[in-house]
Amino acid sequence: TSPPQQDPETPIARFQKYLRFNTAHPNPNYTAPVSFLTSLAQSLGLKTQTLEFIPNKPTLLITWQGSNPSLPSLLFNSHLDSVPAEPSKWTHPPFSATLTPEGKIFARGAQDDKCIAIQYLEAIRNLKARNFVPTRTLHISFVPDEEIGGIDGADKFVKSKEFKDLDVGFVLDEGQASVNDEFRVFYADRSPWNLIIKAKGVPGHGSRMYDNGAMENLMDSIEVINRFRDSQFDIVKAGKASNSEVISVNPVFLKAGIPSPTGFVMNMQPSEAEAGFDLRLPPTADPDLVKKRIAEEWAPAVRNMTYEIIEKGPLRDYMGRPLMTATDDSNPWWSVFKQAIAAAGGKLAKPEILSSTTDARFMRQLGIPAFGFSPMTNTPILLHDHNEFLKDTIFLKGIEVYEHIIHALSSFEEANSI
Ligand code: MET
Ligand SMILES: [Zn+2]
Ligand SMILES: [Zn+2]
Repeated sequence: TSPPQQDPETPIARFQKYLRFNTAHPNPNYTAPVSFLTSLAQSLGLKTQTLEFIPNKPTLLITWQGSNPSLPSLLFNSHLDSVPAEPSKWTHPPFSATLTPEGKIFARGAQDDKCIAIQYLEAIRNLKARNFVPTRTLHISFVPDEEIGGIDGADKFVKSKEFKDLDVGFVLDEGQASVNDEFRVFYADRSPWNLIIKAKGVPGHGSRMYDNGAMENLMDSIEVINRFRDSQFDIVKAGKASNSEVISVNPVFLKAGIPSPTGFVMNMQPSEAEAGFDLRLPPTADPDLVKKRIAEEWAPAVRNMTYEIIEKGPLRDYMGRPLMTATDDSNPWWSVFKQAIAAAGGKLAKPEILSSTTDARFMRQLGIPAFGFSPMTNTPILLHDHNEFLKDTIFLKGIEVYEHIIHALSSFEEANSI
């Protein structure tokens, strides 16, 4: 006997369908999910437009026209792509979107960030069913390549004429799950740098002890970097700052050794070795001081080290200010957002800096206020982890939360000039 068929015409079924597209890097399928979302939006009577700033990297833009299009619009963003998954380490295949009897939906992207994509559209569906008409226009963007830095995605989009023409006044983008019953909201991200350090050194017989080998030089650097990592982590452990308020530096690859058909040559010391690090800088950090530290302590030329820093996106806005959205009276959107969460029966945690990074930084760079928000309370934080899941009840509650948010933000008329 076959398992009972699920009704395909439910928000959960639509979420599962979206989760089943394999959008993992390095070869994300963008075509199929974009056509799925396009049909979904069109079935709701929304305008759709596919922009392609880079071939085969589509940005889908969906528009719900407001009754007063002269007001700056709202933009709700999400990314189409996902990080890879290791299927053998999962209890359910990562692109199966298996719904368990406890209501857990397992999929890569369930939290990051395919939930919000469908929730945006389901919220619009419900508001339309109640004949709600927004005053401000609401745009929804689905962008490619967020997980690899957004250079061919959100960065191109925000710098386009099409984006300028949207006259965006306020942005919502993805956030992160909350382990308790408070919704989390993020007013800034940490900025990512990729750091690659390379050591050169004296090659030689594997049996010899000598100074200035490439491995020794690299390992000395790793020790220095690790001490800095500990100093930052100690601040967090002592409760003096949160994870996202310090500089993180984590090794992500090591590359060295002389390959042989069976692995590595074991009796030769290599002349080159390298290591890669994921670095995240809070908006309060001074990037020049970090660069100085890298040059003088982490990869000094005196130890035969070279380095490369790949800055993944902006650190400052067009006025030279750190990329932070105000969460006080200077930002009228803040109180509207807060009230919407309260109207949805939700509690809001103290606004935070996100410890990871989102496309919102590209919008903040233009001076547009942007919050990170994914309505997932009482949910373990599983983004980029094995067995990522979201509970059906949490997903459905999120739709309701967005109904309140869209209702409040799109009806808000005072912030005319922003
Ligand atoms: C490297 S840009 C950001 C990619 C991803 N969202 C992360 O935080 O890791
Ligand atoms: Zn994400
Ligand atoms: Zn991610």
